[in-house]
Amino acid sequence: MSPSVTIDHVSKLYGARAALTEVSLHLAPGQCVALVGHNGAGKSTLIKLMLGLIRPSRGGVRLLGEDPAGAHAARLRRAVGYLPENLAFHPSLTGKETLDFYARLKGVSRAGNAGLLARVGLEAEAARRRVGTYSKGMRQRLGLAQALLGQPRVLFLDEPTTGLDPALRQVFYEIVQELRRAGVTVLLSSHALTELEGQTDRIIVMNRGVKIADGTLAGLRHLADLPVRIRALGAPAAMVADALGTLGQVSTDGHTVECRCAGGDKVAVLRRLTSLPLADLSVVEPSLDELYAHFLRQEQAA
Ligand SMILES: Nc1ncnc2c1ncn2[C@@H]1O[C@H](COP(=O)(O)OP(=O)(O)OP(=O)(O)O)[C@@H](O)[C@H]1O
Repeated sequence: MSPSVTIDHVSKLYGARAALTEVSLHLAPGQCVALVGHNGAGKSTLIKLMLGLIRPSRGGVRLLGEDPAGAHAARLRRAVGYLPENLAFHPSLTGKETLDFYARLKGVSRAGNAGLLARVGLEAEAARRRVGTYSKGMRQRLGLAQALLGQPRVLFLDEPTTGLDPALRQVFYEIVQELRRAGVTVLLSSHALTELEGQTDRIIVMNRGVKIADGTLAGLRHLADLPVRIRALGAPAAMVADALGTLGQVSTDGHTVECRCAGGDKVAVLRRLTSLPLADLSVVEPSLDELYAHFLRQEQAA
């Protein structure tokens, strides 16, 4: 299957400042990819390049096999959805009028707009209200409906869940999963790493314009090889330490015993622990936050 998006050795300079340096990546149909990085890492610049809003200083960008800033840009954009980080709507238009306006701008039919509003959780009553009366969550729902206009094949979501409550975030990710199953490529940038776990197929970590990691969560965990923590309840720390020997380090808060061991020793440690009279056992894999911090440290040390 040919990639939906190809970024080939792309650099983007603003004067002497490099916003992106030699970035290469492919996004496949039906893939949901998270783009993570600190402020200024280059996430928005990358999305703007993929949208054809700016051109690379060096390297090539292809969107659905074509140049997103080329002669067919207008047609190409109809196949793309974009939710910018800060999307401002006109406060005196209703939700429905706003979506109709964006449909006209995009040159797509307005016929499905009521269904689209309902799909993002803006029912008829809400759609008739002026956007000026909307909560942040409602505005973000409207923003997502706007991005979904015309059934895009590629969707770019810049910080889509910032400021949303957990219930709405859940709705949001459910829609993303549906789109993914329908073969849509979804790229979402985020600072909220913890909530991304389990939601995306792949994670791309950016730092100061450079791609420093790219893979599945399991792949990144394997690459980082950070210690795994195993929590045991019901046996004294000394007994656990005895059972583990040199396989892991043991600490306790007086209640739970925590064993830290190398990822490769996890199964051996679990085998030894299960021979003890424990009440409970849980494995805590390195979180995405810890992986992110690890890759940044590694980059800074290089
Ligand atoms: N139009 C511009 N002119 C000059 N510099 C720019 C411009 N756009 C971005 N930059 C610079 O490029 C770098 C990358 O910015 P970018 O907005 O892509 O980062 P980001 O990862 O999206 O950050 P944030 O999470 O804060 O949105 C930053 O150093 C930024 O100051």
